[in-house]
Amino acid sequence: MNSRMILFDLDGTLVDSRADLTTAVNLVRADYGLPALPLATMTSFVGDGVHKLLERALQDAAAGWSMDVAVQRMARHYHDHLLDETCLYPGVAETLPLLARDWRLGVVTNKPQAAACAVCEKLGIAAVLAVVVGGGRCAQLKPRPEPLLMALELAGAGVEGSWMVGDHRTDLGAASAAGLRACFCAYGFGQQDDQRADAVIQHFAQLPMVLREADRRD
Ligand SMILES: O=C(O)COP(=O)(O)O
Repeated sequence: MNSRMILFDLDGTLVDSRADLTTAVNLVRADYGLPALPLATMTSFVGDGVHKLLERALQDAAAGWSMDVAVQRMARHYHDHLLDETCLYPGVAETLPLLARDWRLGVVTNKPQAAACAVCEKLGIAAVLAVVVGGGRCAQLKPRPEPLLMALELAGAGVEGSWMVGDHRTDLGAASAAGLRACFCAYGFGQQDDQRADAVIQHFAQLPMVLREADRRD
C-alpha cells in the first residue's frame, strides 16, 4: 500500500464555489429580511466552516436569531444551488488522475460533509478520492490537525511524506499542526496570512512538478 497521501482542501483549491455560497447565504439573509451582500464580502467570510460563515454574514441580523435554524436554512438553500455555477479550477480534472497513479488522494474541507461529498460526486472527482472528511465528520475543523489525521488514518496513509494542498491559512495551519508538508494555492480565494508553505502553485497543473521537485530536495 502506498502510505503517502495528498490531502486537498475543497473550496478555493479544487472548486470555485464562491458564487453558489454567496447565493445560498444571501437567501439565508433574505429569510431574515436582510439585503444581499456582494460576492467579495461573502468570499472573505468563507474558510472556517458554516457556523463562522453564518456568524459573519448575519452580524446585522436582529438579536436572538438561532444558529441551529440558520444552519438548517443554509443547508437547504445551498443544496438547491450547489452547482449552479460551481466548477473545478482549470487543470483539476486532468491532473487528479495523474496524481492518483502515485499517491492516495483525499479531501479535507471545513464545508459540511454532505455538501462536500455531493460537490465531489457531481463534479466527477469522487472516484479518485480515497476519503472525504468534511465538517461534522470530524468534531474539529482546520486549522486543528484532527481532520487531516483522520483522513490519513481512514485511507491507511501516514504523515511522513504526505501533503496538504490548500488556499487558506486554515489549510496551512492544520498541515503544520499535523506535521504534513503544505502547498499553498495562490489562485484560490483564501488568505495565506503569516502561515508558511513548503511550496506555492499558481495553477493546479503545476502540482505534480512541484511535488517531484520537493521529493528531489529531500
Ligand atoms: O466551507 C468552508 O468554510 C471552507 O471550506 P474549505 O475548507 O473547503 O475551504
